Amino acid sequence: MRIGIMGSGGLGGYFGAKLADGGADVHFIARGAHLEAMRRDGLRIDGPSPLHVRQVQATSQPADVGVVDVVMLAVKLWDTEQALEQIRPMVGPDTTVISFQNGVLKDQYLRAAFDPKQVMGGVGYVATTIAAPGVIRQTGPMQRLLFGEFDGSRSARGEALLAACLAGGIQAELSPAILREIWQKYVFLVGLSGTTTTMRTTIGPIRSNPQTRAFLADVMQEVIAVGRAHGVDLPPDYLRSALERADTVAPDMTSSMHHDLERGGRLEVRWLAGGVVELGRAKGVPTPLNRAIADILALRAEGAAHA
Ligand SMILES: NC(=O)C1=CN([C@@H]2O[C@H](COP(=O)(O)OP(=O)(O)OC[C@H]3O[C@@H](n4cnc5c(N)ncnc54)[C@H](OP(=O)(O)O)[C@@H]3O)[C@@H](O)[C@H]2O)C=CC1
Ligand SMILES: CC(C)(CO)C(=O)C(=O)O
Repeated sequence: MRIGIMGSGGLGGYFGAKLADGGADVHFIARGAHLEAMRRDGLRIDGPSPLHVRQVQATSQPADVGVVDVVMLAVKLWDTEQALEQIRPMVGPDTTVISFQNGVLKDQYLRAAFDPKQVMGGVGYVATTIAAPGVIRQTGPMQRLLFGEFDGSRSARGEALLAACLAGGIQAELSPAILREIWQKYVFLVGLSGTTTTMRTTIGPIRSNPQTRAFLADVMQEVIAVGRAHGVDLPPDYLRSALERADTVAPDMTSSMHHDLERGGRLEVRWLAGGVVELGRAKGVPTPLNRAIADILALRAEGAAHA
């Protein structure tokens, strides 16, 4: 299976390396010092299950790759528009495009750019960041990819991607309810990213302190209310499940948005807590805590240099 990884950082680099390790024909789209290091030294994953793919196919030019079976979109949300233009040479009539980015609006952008039939839904669970050019660091053992057709069917293309993922040791699942999965991840992530980034710490202390734990729960509850108002069939006790997930991840785990804040980079807050505020407003659902998170982080949203 030919797979194009658009954006080879924490998410794309990690899962792309595992796919390549499992024998898939993976083409990484990267840029800058990270691209140079990948070409020179391959791609290394540090963490609980270290991996070094010594020779990777990496380029900044999707046209060099040509048409692939699957494009996995893994750039930060602010880079989406440009990335969707750049991947066009990799997308033929039979290519599937899947975004594993965070948030709930991403697939709208894909459907606007390509034939909606080419778009499958996806969710990625992993805590990774680019530690140095050519090196991805994973915190905690969690790693999971979910993907599926929006109509819930089990397609041949989904099965083929599943087989490639499993061959690489990815905990992958073909989901019959991918929209719900995308929202379930959104609930967890908005809670995790909103708390870890504003409180500037990892999930361990946040979930242990009764006051910050209650804040985390209330942030998640707002997202659940907004999702339900938009017709998403979230399970009745979903808050409990989301908190259980927060309780079982490694205590030193944090969000990719917190990593971005620490390194002075841009933040995805506009699509995370900010997205909840926007979607809540559209349905008249109050979201005061998510608004507070978006407001607190507003000065850093474009990066430390713009504060
Ligand atoms: N990391 C994680 O743990 C997880 C992240 N996510 C989500 O996945 C998405 C990606 O996040 P993450 O992997 O952390 O981000 P990273 O910044 O680590 O990786 C994105 C990479 O894509 C590169 N890139 C962006 N645009 C282009 C382009 N046009 N051509 C070539 N390379 C490009 C970036 O380069 P440059 O640095 O130069 O901008 C960067 O190396 C986000 O939506 C995030 O929320 C989801 C689950 C887990
Ligand atoms: C919550 C987490 C780590 C799970 O994959 C994530 O998606 C992120 O921080 O961006």
